[in-house]
Amino acid sequence: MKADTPIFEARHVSLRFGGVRALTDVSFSIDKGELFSIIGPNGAGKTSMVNCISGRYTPTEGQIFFKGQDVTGMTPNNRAEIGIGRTFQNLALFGHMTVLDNIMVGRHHLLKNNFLTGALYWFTGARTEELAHRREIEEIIDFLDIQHVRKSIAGTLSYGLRKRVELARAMALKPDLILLDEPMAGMNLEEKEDMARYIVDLNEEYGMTVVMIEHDMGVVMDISHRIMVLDFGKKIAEGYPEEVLANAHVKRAYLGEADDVLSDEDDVTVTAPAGKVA
Ligand SMILES: Nc1ncnc2c1ncn2[C@@H]1O[C@H](COP(=O)(O)OP(=O)(O)OP(=O)(O)O)[C@@H](O)[C@H]1O
Repeated sequence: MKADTPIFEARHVSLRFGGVRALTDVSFSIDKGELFSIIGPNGAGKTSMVNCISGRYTPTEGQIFFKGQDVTGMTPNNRAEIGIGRTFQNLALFGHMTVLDNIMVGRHHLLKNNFLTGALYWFTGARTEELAHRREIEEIIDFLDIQHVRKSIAGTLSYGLRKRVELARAMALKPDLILLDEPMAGMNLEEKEDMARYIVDLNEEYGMTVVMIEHDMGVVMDISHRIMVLDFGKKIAEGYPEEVLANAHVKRAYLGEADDVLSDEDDVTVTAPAGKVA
């Protein structure tokens, strides 16, 4: 990958479900190290776009590039192997398993040793590899302050903690790009503040590029480097937080101002609505 190649690029992506146009001709790119948010009212196409990035959906038209490679037809598992990780809007943890086991799930693709070399555990690199592997997991557990629940059954934890465990599991796959689907949904203010700090830190300390869908505009404006706004499946704005906040199309889509009240030249300041906007 050339130094100036964006880590991710969507080119003219459209997605249809029968007669429903979930996405129409959406193009954008993300540079390595960015914290990029996708916002928009309910049904705008945010989750559809994230699913096109993760490989869960294949665009009806257009292409998806990751690290300069065309991954449009690639499965989610193969995308995970080349560095695309994700969390889900609704929790997807194994409720009956411990926190630690939940975090370990899916890590096998990072292990070089297979079951044959595993049989020679003490004589091959398998043991060293497993120790390194556990050290990495413990680092993530420390980073997210979930040491005290590492042996707890995931289903018994508070919602905020479960969201953190889900983030730990996604981080454990060591993705270069991590997709966060409504990481603050259902959280109280304190939990949101904690989560926002973890997201900023995983971006800065772990160097992960972040793509986030989030309805809490306060958080989005606070922590995003750049923002793309979707409305009815189309991109209506993209830019730095202050640009997006001042964009008349965005105000209209979110706040429903009449066209004659605002024009693109208006410099009316809009206070970011608190909580879920749509
Ligand atoms: N699997 C599907 N089958 C049919 N229609 C779908 C499917 N997934 C999404 N859609 C439709 O595509 C459009 C975009 O939905 P999407 O879930 O991507 O929006 P969203 O911005 O994530 O919404 P929300 O904020 O409510 O999660 C909607 O009209 C939705 O009903």
